[in-house]
Amino acid sequence: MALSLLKSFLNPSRKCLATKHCKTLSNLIWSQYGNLHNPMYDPEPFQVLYRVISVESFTTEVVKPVKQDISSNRTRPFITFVLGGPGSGKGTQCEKIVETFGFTHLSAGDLLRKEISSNSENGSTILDIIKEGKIVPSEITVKLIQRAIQSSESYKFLIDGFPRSDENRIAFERVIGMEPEVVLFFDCPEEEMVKRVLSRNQGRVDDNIETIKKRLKVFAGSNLPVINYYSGKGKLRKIDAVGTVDEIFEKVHPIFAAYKGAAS
Ligand SMILES: Nc1ncnc2c1ncn2[C@@H]1O[C@H](COP(=O)(O)OP(=O)(O)OP(=O)(O)O)[C@@H](O)[C@H]1O
Ligand SMILES: Nc1ccn([C@H]2C[C@H](O)[C@@H](COP(=O)(O)O)O2)c(=O)n1
Ligand SMILES: [Mg+2]
Repeated sequence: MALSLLKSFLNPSRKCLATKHCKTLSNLIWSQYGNLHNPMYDPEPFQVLYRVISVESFTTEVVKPVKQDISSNRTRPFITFVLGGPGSGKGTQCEKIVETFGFTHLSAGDLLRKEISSNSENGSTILDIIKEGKIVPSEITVKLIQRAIQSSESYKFLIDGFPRSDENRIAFERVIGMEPEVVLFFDCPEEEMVKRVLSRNQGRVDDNIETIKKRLKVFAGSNLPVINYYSGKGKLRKIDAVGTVDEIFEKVHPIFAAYKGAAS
């Protein structure tokens, strides 16, 4: 049913699709094609598809190649979740992965901090939760991630610091309709994480010893179950996060190099 609707949208006789169709098309693609073939093996077609999702209206010239790509089952974003305790080095390693493999880095914490600084309606709620080292309701965080993915032209994403809980994970699956290909877990002793966070000096409201202790408890209670979940699914890549930044990246590199088409 959804497929025939999608095909009718892609009918070459249409000159242009209205915004409402574009939105429906976007939702359809995300919900119906979440289990398509891995685009990292052939990244080009997805770029075409993604352009279609991200514009408000478009012509059939842009649409045509998408139909071919959908029928050949090669269209969906490549999602990597990047997990680890506070200060384990997630953001630092994400920067290196972006430089080397051209991923788009979406840090859930950064998206939430942007919401605070833009004085959005949820800003003060988010700030209070972050100060307490707790987890922001999934509907807020997933919406921010969804918006960031949909407004990007990229097809490969590092989602850093998410999912922080089973609730986060389930909300992502429900709203985005996809699962990650790979989940990185930076495994770092608490003592080292505390040392790194306390010397970070980025003016974060949660980089103080009281909040760090709470964040470590939340990590053990809520994030470890997510890590175990992905381990059970064979998607987890656990990395010993002790050592220099370059030494750790040497362990990260082969994970992405294994995907043909990732390095550019
Ligand atoms: N391998 C490393 N050795 C020493 N310091 C590091 C290493 N990796 C990162 N750092 C430093 O530790 C601090 C925390 O790193 P980073 O911000 O990448 O952690 P994070 O996992 O993203 O933390 P958070 O969850 O709090 O955002 C930063 O100041 C960073 O420069
Ligand atoms: N999925 C998430 C990610 C982050 N937060 C909040 C709570 C964290 O302590 C804070 C900072 O995140 P970080 O930059 O350390 O990844 O942001 C959340 O509630 N849910
Ligand atoms: Mg970070």
